[in-house]
Amino acid sequence: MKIALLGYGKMGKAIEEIAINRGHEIVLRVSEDIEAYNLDELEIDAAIDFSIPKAAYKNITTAFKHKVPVVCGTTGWLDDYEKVTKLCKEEDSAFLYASNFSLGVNVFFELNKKLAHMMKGLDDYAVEIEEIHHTEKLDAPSGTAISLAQQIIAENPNKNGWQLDHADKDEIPIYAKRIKDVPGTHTVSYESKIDTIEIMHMAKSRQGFALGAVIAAEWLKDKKGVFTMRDVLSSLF
Ligand SMILES: NC(=O)c1ccc[n+]([C@@H]2O[C@H](COP(=O)([O-])OP(=O)(O)OC[C@H]3O[C@@H](n4cnc5c(N)ncnc54)[C@H](O)[C@@H]3O)[C@@H](O)[C@H]2O)c1
Ligand SMILES: O=C(O)C1=N[C@H](C(=O)O)CCC1
Repeated sequence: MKIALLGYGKMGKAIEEIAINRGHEIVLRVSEDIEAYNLDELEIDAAIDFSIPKAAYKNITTAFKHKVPVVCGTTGWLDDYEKVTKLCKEEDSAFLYASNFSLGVNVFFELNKKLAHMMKGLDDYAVEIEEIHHTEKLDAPSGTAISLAQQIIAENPNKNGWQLDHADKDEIPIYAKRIKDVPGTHTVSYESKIDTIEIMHMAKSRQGFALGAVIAAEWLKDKKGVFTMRDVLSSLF
């Protein structure tokens, strides 16, 4: 496949290495305003966006206009998600966003949903989420922590939202910590006076995120519509 990297930072470089090892060609590396690049002559099969929150919307929608399918891992731009999916359908293009592309986190998501379902009637337990990432991360809380909160809210009628650092009784608190070089650690805890139940995922490197993004791009090629990582991994879950 011919791949365009929209964002060529820590993740862009990790994706490049894995994509080349899997036989793909990187035909474009975008590091600034996408309008500075010519997308038309490159016959791009898929774009993979790991850029910055304020660039993601323009990158994604520009790719759609050039009939290029987009895999997006950039977090912190989701206020525009509905607009993006509408435009994807209007342009007859293809789009796949995941807050976290690693297989391990996608297994963790399924565990989180199952645990939330089991805990929803147990009022003695208070739920909270903690995420830890490297100090260069621009957004807080992480996209993954938001996904975890949304999964719990979908299962538990007593929870209506989440908040960073504190929460009302009907909300889930998310605590975001920044520590040098941490690739990404997420913990969901249920605490009562008697005990604590915890599930945790700790990434050891960026390799899992990058591999998942390349697999998603391979899967998305020649498809039309809006998809999630659950579609890619449907044979597993
Ligand atoms: N979904 C996942 O699995 C996953 C995993 C890791 C990181 N992320 C997310 O991916 C994003 C990138 O993470 P990173 O660690 O590579 O960050 P990074 O800061 O290392 O890289 C971002 C790059 O984007 C570039 N950039 C700036 N403006 C741009 C523009 N207009 N168009 C394209 N690129 C532009 C910057 O020059 C920088 O090199 C973040 O939002 C992060 O939260 C998601
Ligand atoms: O390094 C980052 O930034 C990460 N961002 C994603 C998030 O916000 O959940 C995934 C984990 C790494």
